[in-house]
Amino acid sequence: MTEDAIIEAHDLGVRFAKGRRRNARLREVFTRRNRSTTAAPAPEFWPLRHLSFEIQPGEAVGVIGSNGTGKSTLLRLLAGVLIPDEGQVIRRGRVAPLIALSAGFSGDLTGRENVQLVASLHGMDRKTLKSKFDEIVAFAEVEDHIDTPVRHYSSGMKVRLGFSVISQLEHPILLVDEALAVGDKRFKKKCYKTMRNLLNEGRTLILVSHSERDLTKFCTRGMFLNAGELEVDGTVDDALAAYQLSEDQKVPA
Ligand SMILES: Nc1ncnc2c1ncn2[C@@H]1O[C@H](COP(=O)(O)OP(=O)(O)OP(=O)(O)O)[C@@H](O)[C@H]1O
Repeated sequence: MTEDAIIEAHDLGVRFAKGRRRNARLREVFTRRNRSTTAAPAPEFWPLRHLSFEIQPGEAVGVIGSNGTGKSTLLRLLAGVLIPDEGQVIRRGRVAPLIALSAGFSGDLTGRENVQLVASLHGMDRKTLKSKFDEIVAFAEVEDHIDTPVRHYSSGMKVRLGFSVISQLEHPILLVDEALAVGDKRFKKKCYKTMRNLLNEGRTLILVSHSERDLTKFCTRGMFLNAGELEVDGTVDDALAAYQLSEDQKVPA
């Protein structure tokens, strides 16, 4: 164990029930309350288990693996929005989650209100938000719609605004889940530039991506997740090669 690691994962594991969302919506908790006592328990599985690693401040780690191997689950564990069933995550710094960017917005609130809500939920104080607000709106290119309810936004507008707010947080840990894959080419370029600036400032990045280009562009270390286990923790090239090999083995000759 290194004392100055910004993230430590110790024998991390999470268990889900098959075919059932673990985070049931509040309404479902009430409407299914009585039924659940009679229903047979759903079979459980471990999308991730026995994961241990350390990440040092300023590292840029790319997480790679095929669909359903637990990459997003790992990010949610690192973000602290999912509690592990086994093991422990230690974070020595706050997290700016560039994950499911538009999901945090409330459709009935305007863009302005959503920015205020999301920024304050992530601990940005009023004064800082006031000074950054115009920049956030301009970066997202939603100046003309900032007082329109977000339910009228296109998915691209929501993602742009989400990226714009979260990337203005001054938290040292950045979690990114394919956020860069959305949006048009021009916006993607702006996101790349922001990410590069944040990395140059010394932020720590954990990036989940299927894009070899993004992984090699930003990351200095690669983790290959296979069937819920950390199979390779090395260079980006090592992780990509192991991923490629496992994909090739799946294709019938
Ligand atoms: N809340 C949940 N409840 C139950 N099962 C879940 C939940 N979230 C994810 N899963 C399941 O856990 C496994 C890992 O999912 P996860 O989204 O972490 O994979 P991933 O590697 O990010 O996949 P992709 O590349 O397709 O985004 C999958 O089988 C998924 O269906």
